[in-house]
Formats: sequence, C-alpha cells, structure tokens
Amino acid sequence: MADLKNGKDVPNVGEGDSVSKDVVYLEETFYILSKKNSVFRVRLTPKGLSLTKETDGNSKEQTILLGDIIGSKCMRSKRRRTGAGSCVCSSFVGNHQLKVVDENSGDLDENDISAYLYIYAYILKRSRRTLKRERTTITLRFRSFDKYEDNNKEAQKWRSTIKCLIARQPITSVPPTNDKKLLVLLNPKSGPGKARELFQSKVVPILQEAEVPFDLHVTKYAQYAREFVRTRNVYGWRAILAIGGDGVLFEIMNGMFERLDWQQALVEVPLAILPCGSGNGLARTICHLFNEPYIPQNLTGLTMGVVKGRTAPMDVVRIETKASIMFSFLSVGWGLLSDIDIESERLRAIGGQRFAIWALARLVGLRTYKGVVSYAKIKDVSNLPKPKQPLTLSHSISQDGALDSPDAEAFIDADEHSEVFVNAINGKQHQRVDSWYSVNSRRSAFYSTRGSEYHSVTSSGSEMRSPVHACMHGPASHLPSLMSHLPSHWVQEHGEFVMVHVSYQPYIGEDFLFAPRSQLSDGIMWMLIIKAGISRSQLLSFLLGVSQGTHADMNNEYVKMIPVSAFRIVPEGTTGNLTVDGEVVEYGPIQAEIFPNIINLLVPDMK
Ligand SMILES: Nc1ncnc2c1ncn2[C@@H]1O[C@H](COP(=O)(O)OP(=O)(O)OP(=O)(O)O)[C@@H](O)[C@H]1O
Repeated sequence: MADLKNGKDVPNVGEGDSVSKDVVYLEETFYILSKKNSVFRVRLTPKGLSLTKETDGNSKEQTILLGDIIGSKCMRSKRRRTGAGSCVCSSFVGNHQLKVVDENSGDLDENDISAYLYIYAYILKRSRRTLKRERTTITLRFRSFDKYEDNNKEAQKWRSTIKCLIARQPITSVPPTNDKKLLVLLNPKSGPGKARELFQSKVVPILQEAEVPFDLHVTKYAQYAREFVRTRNVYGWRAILAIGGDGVLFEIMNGMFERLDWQQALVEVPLAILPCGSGNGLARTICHLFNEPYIPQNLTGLTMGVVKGRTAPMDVVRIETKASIMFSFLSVGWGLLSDIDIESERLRAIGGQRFAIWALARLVGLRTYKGVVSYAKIKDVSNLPKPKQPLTLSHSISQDGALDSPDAEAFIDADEHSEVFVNAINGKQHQRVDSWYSVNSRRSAFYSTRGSEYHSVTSSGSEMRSPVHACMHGPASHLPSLMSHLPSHWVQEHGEFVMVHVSYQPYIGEDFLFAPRSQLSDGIMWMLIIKAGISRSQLLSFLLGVSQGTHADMNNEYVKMIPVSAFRIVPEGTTGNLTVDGEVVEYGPIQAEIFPNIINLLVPDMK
C-alpha cells in the first residue's frame, strides 16, 4: 500500500496534466466474499479513484474522475435491533441492509470494529442522445485491525486525501476545513414556484455529502434579497447562492453594490446561482461555458460547482436611467424580446415555454418603436475564441431523481443485491477483512446538513426593512451624464426599430443562445439591432435561430449584431418595455458601460 505523501503539493489536480500519471496517493486491495477468485485494487491517483477488478489474470478498470467526486465521510455501523444478525460478515449478505451512523452517534454498534469510508460521486454519463450525472456511492470498509480506532485512522487517511484533492490543496493528514456556511437566498415565487422543493430534493443531499453547511433564507417579498445582502455582515458566509431566476441574483448583486465596502465584499464573497426561474440565462450560460449539461430542474452539476468553491470572474454592466443606477450581468432590452419577456409573465406557471407561446402572439401583432440608438463599437474582436456549439440534450431527465424518495433513511446505501468485497492482501495469514462495494444508492435521502439553519418563512420580516435609503456605489462611470452629448466617435442610429437587445452572456434564457461569442469576462456587450421593415418571415427565422445561436450570422439591412463597450438608447414616446436582466425598468433614456472582472462567480470544473 502506498504511503500517504504528507505535505505534498498537488498543483492543478483534476486537470491531470501537470501531475505525473504514475502518482498513486493511496492504494489498497479488496476482495468479494461471494467471488473469491476476484481481487479489487482501489487506487487514489491525480485522475481520481481507480477501481480495478482482477479475475483469473484478466483485469477491468473503472475510474471515477476527481472532478465527479464531491465528498467523503467516515461512518460506523449502526446498532442493530435485538435479534438481528450481529456477525459482521453475515450482515452483508442476504437481505440485510448496511446501516451506518456518524461516529459520534449514540446509536453505534460497539461490536463492529469496522470503519466505513463513503465516497460520493456524480458521474457524467453519456447515453445515445443525452449527457447526465448519476449518483454513485463507493463504500470502503476498513476492518484490518482489531480496534475501531485503528481502522478509523486508516479510513480517515483516505478521507483527508480525497478532501485535499477535491479542494486542490496540498495533501495533509487533516482534511481542509471551511467553517463558514453558505448563504442561500431562495425565491419561492420564481418560475413555476418549485424552488423550495428542488432545493430540498436536489441540492440539500449534495450539500450534505460535501459537508457544506448553509443558512437558508426564503425571500418574503421583492427586494428582500437585496436588502439582506446590503444590511448583513456578508463576510460570515463562504458564498451567497441565489436560488430562483436571474431576478434574485440581480437583487443580490445590486445589494452588494449598495454597500460601502462593495469592492471587498465582491472579492471575498463569491456569488452563485441555481436555476429555478423561468429565464435562467446565467445558469444556462455557466453550463454552456463549462461544458456542464444543462437539464431544466436538475441542479446537480451546478450544485457540484457551488460545493467545490471554484470561481471565475464575471463582467458587470453599469446602467443609468433618469431615476436610477443599477448593475446588470445579463442583458438590456428594448422592443420585441422585452415585450415577450414581460407580457408573457401571465403564463409564468408553465415555465420557460411561456416565451415561445408569446413570441408567436407578438409576431402577429408586431410593434415598432422610434428612437435613437448610440454605441461605442469595439473594432477588433478577431482574438475572441470561436463560439461554442450548444450541447443539445433534448431536455433529458436525470437519473438522480432517485434522491427524492422521502421515506428513505439517511445513509442506507447497501443494495439488497450488493456484493461484499473482502481484503486479500498480506498473504491471507493476517485476518484482514477490509471490504468495499459500490452501489448506485437509490434509497438515500438527506434532509439537512449538520449546522445548517432554515429560517422560517412566516417569521416577521421587520428586522429587514431598512428605513435608510440605499445609495448605489460600485465602479464610477466614464460616460457623460444621461442628457449630455456623447463622444464624437460613437455611432448614432436614428429611426424605427423592432428591437434593440444587448447581451453580455451567451444565453439570456434557457433556450436563447443570444450572443454565441460572448464569454463571462471579456469586456464586450453584443448589441443586436433589428430595424422596422423586416418581414415577418425573416423575423420568424430570427426567433427560431435564437435557440441555437444561428441568428447571430444574420447580417442584412435590417438585422445586425455589433460588439460594443458602451451604449445609449433614447426611445421616443412613453410606452414600451425596457428591461434589465429581464426585469422592467422605467421607460426612457438608458445608457450602459461594461466593467470587466468585477464579480467572482462559483462555477463547475471545466471539463
Ligand atoms: N417572496 C417573493 N414574493 C414576490 N416576489 C419576489 C419574492 N422574492 C423575490 N421576488 C421577486 O420575483 C422576481 C422574479 O424572480 P426570479 O427572477 O427569481 O424568478 P423568475 O420566474 O425567473 O422571474 P423572471 O421570469 O422575471 O426571470 C424578482 O424581481 C424578485 O424581486
């Protein structure tokens, strides 16, 4: 068995290129009780957990990638009811289920000296047309020594190494700790109203397995999340997670900019989003850019990013209207797309499909808007990476729905048909009976993470309503004031428009690949201008193209897509919709400029 290399630095673990392929951090051999001619070698390497089955000279290897592993825990066997079999070996065969408990539990079985190491992974699996994550639990049973303490020491060594590797930290005998909780701000009214249910069934189990404690606050009214982050000591949390649509994150981000210490807060407290709304443009963007499958209502991949704590910088856009200043991360819209977004609100209950239905209605009754559109064009975008093709998944259903079973008991992992693997090393004279077995845990469900707090929805919100008017801080503008003349190098277009929509992320909604060349942080806004005069059939092909991003290739007298660093829209008249990140703002002059790399966003591992 390879020694634990204490203090060894592990750079870029998980990417697998800068660490030698031959490095083995830990290695152990196991065998299966019912198949004594098979030997199983388990190795922990920079790539992940390698499981090799050797039978009669043949070997078969399976590797669970480090990027797919989210956590590891040591457990003890649970005390059995009187009359239940107490023999450790027999307890794993037949119809008995393994029940384990935390080592500090009062309900543990003192007679079982085994230490159990649970390794939790969500493996990316590709079937013919779909890519999805499946939950897998690997259980290693350490029973080599006569005392539980010694077996536990062995199991803890594996746990610490796994945890250090996940955190990309030097390997030490103590796992890395972060006592700070995750602040979760959840909008129960977002999208079809399933955020609470999805959090409980899809997110909490992963937080539990990764041992990430959280404080959950369910928003009680619009602007609750904004006031919350503006008025609290946010440094006490490891990150702020928005659960809902893009609107909750918009509130959180603007609450951060209303703090005097906005700069420090944004550096030290990363933001994250899990999509439960009807728009979900940023969540879809993150999945697109980090090659994570995006499956509506399946939060697994993004939650893995949240627990692992990897960050990526994101641009923000400072927006000025006559009455207010705000910061945006997604888009500014005027005309057709904003009309569809806002007017389809009445169909909120049906989720993202509301956009398609309303788009058809608005094509029939097409409106145009008069005004002036001005922009500072970015001349050279030739260095940008090629746009990525969207992963087409035909909205597959994840297998990990099995986590939902509410009547399950926590930590029941052994399947009735699971096999028992018994250690075969040390020439059989030593009575080592370490074992491992791997099962797809279909019955586990966890409902709270130790140390986590659920804040009642019904409790009074009075502590939150700050009497003091918020003042917007954030980076200072370089633009002339909204009513002043613009610099002469800006382009100006007067006329009648079907729409002007500006996006700084590839996706502005789940099915809207609006700016395929956009990156999270590139300092570029993509302005799409569609002028009046365009035929309905051209407009239809534009709307159909938006789901795959093919509309961006349309470039004719009516449609163009321009990279800009700042812009101003001055609509004529008083009726119409102007939106920022999908939320309505006052109708009138609006101007915007982009600031690169302001936000730290929690993102999944790049695959
Ligand atoms: N408890 C609440 N009650 C009512 N509105 C709320 C509550 N919490 C947040 N909001 C508001 O709900 C709006 C929409 O939120 P969110 O973006 O999460 O959902 P959504 O369904 O995706 O919405 P949208 O379609 O506008 O993107 C936000 O403007 C937010 O201010």
